[in-house]
Amino acid sequence: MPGLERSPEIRPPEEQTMAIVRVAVAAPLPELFDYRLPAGWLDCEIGRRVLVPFGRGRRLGLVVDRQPESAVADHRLKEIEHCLDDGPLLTPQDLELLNWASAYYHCPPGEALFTALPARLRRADTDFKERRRGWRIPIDARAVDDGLLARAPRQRAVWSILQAHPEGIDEASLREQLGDCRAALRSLERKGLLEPASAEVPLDDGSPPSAGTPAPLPELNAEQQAAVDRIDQTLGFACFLLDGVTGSGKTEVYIRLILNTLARGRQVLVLVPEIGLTPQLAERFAQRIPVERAVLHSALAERERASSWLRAARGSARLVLGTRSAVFTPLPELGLVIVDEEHDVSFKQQDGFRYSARDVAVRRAQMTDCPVLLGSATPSLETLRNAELGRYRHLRLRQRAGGARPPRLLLADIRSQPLVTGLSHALLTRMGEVIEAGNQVLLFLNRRGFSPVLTCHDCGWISVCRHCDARMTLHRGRGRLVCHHCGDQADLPVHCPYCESPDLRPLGQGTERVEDSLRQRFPGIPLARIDRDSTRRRGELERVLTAAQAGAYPILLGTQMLAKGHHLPGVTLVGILDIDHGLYGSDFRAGERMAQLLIQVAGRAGRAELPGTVLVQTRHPNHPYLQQLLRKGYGAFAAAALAERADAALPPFSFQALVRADSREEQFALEFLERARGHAIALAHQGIQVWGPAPASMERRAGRFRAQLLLQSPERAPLHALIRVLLPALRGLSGNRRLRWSIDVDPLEML
Ligand SMILES: Nc1ncnc2c1ncn2[C@@H]1O[C@H](COP(=O)(O)OP(=O)(O)OP(=O)(O)O)[C@@H](O)[C@H]1O
Ligand SMILES: [Zn+2]
Repeated sequence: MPGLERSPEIRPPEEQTMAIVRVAVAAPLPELFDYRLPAGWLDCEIGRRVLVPFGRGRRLGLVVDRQPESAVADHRLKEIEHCLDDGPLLTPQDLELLNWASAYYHCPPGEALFTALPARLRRADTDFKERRRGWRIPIDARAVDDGLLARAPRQRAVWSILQAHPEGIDEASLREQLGDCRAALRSLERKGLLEPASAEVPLDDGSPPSAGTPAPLPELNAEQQAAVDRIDQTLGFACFLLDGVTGSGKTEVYIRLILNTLARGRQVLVLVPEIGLTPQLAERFAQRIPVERAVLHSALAERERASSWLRAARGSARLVLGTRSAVFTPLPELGLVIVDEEHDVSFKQQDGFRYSARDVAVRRAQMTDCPVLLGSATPSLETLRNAELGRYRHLRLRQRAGGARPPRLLLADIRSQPLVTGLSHALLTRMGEVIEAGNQVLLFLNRRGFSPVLTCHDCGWISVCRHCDARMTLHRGRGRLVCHHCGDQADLPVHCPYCESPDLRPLGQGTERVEDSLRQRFPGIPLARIDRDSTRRRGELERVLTAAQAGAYPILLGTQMLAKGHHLPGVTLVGILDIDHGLYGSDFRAGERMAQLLIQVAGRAGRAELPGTVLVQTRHPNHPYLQQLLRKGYGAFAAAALAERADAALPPFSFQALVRADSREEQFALEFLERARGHAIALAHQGIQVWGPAPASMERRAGRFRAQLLLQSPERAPLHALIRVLLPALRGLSGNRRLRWSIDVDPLEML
């Protein structure tokens, strides 16, 4: 090997055996690449980032293995250009998990690895340091007497800090210490007493959240205590399902387990489905858990996220709370994993590296040999099935905590009833009573915007999207038509674009329209609308929720953002405006989703001393799903739904993977999938079913025609064996550059 011959004297003999590093390059390529260590290098450890020559350019990569030699011919082997980190970013255990996930989800290793890193570390130009705007005292001013500043105390404060930092200090740190000091800085600069400098700041030195003030813990009830005991007694890996009705105090159980795990010197990872849930939970943890915490979600600034990640990886943050991608955070002393609202589909990434954070969490706990807890009031059918099979241990909390009573569910049959923007007389009357009594109402409508379509009353024109098989939603506040599928926007037309009639009318209602109507109906009553449009501004959701929790709004109106996990003690009435589309969805999981959403929204009612009522408006009051949920609850519904899935051999009684394809030209995606089908049938063992290809239910989206091919198997292993041989064949097929395709293992959404 030429690399070795050039510098034989530098390397000790045992190091000479590892001259080749295998690199996962940050690109969606299925293979790993071999590189040579440059002459004179002793090592480049597994888990470090490297810069490597690649094609005509260079790329960032991560060292995943070292080997004595390579199968690649010597003259074709290139050398690593740079090794970026002082030490490994990922440990062999972290890599083992990512390798497993990359193999299980059939995602290229480089793509999986770099998805798991915070964005800051996906770029080559950072080395855990950041250059920031800063200041220092010019050399010729260093001898100046600060008596000069006797009459300017702020300037003097700045000056004395700067004197202690001749190398310069960054402005943000100055402001942290002194508050806003921009004016003082400007004056000092004018006097020639300081000059701009750039300062280097280590990335993981973000101020950690302060330790909590351990507030008194409420005494656990018998069921909660039993759950804590069962989990605490576990040595090593076990997966628990904490199946607790809404308001049963699951979070209290988490807190107790977290404290116990921390006391044993281990770290804890808590996953939540939504960014919106992190501030509330973070706040609850902050009050009760006196330890350094790190929060990780996509709304954080890149710097904060990298800082959280590094503090977790270095072991200084003991408790990590985050959304989906936090499941890959390195935690050297991990002792417990908690997945809250485990049924939530947000745990599944829907593009690129299509992993389920819940399932990866279970696998991670198994690899780490520690317990994992999946919590929900409405467990997914997959998880319930695993509990039934004894793979997961089923723990139940049947009662609401602290004496709160379960909410009363009522159906309001709205067939042939007059509705005011979708609200029945029965609902409006009850709302009036609740507001009168000084309590809160929560209205749930899972549709944002003013109305889902604008139509011409004269010719019947409707506002369709140019790029999708979909209608454009009317957003009156913004004065725009917006497609919720591709994001395309248009000005609100004044005349019908077809017949020029001025009589354009909104059809149906979204949250914006219901808000308008309620403000007229209940003038002067504070109302908060909570959906993606109303909470666009950073910190807005948190602000509204905190105020809502304190009772500031008698009326809360929102989409599913409002449905999940929030504790709103003043809510005594929940109105569910439109659940019917969930009863007849085309996806086989539509019923399960509807039931989960209904029970979760309903669970916001009556969580404190006051009893709660839930009014579900429907045109199908006799629908068996609704009847079952109302009379017997989620458990009975889930048992019946599982029996149906068993009959139909659908998941969790079988395993699926979906090959999706899309193209600008209508035929390419289908043609590709036709050929994929041929390969799949030729390669598959008996028992594997190949369905399709079929166009997606919304065939055209963002200008692309979409179709899919479904692979299904009664066993997991043969399905994965098939995918392993199928993928190389598909890569060979997709010569057409304008075609995009992907594989989705354990798909949650059939599009
Ligand atoms: N043992 C207890 N004694 C008194 N109050 C309790 C107890 N456990 C929990 N609570 C209180 O009950 C309320 C609901 O608890 P929590 O939010 O933990 O429920 P949850 O099961 O997580 O709810 P959900 O699934 O609906 O989000 C909280 O105000 C909590 O402080
Ligand atoms: Zn569109």
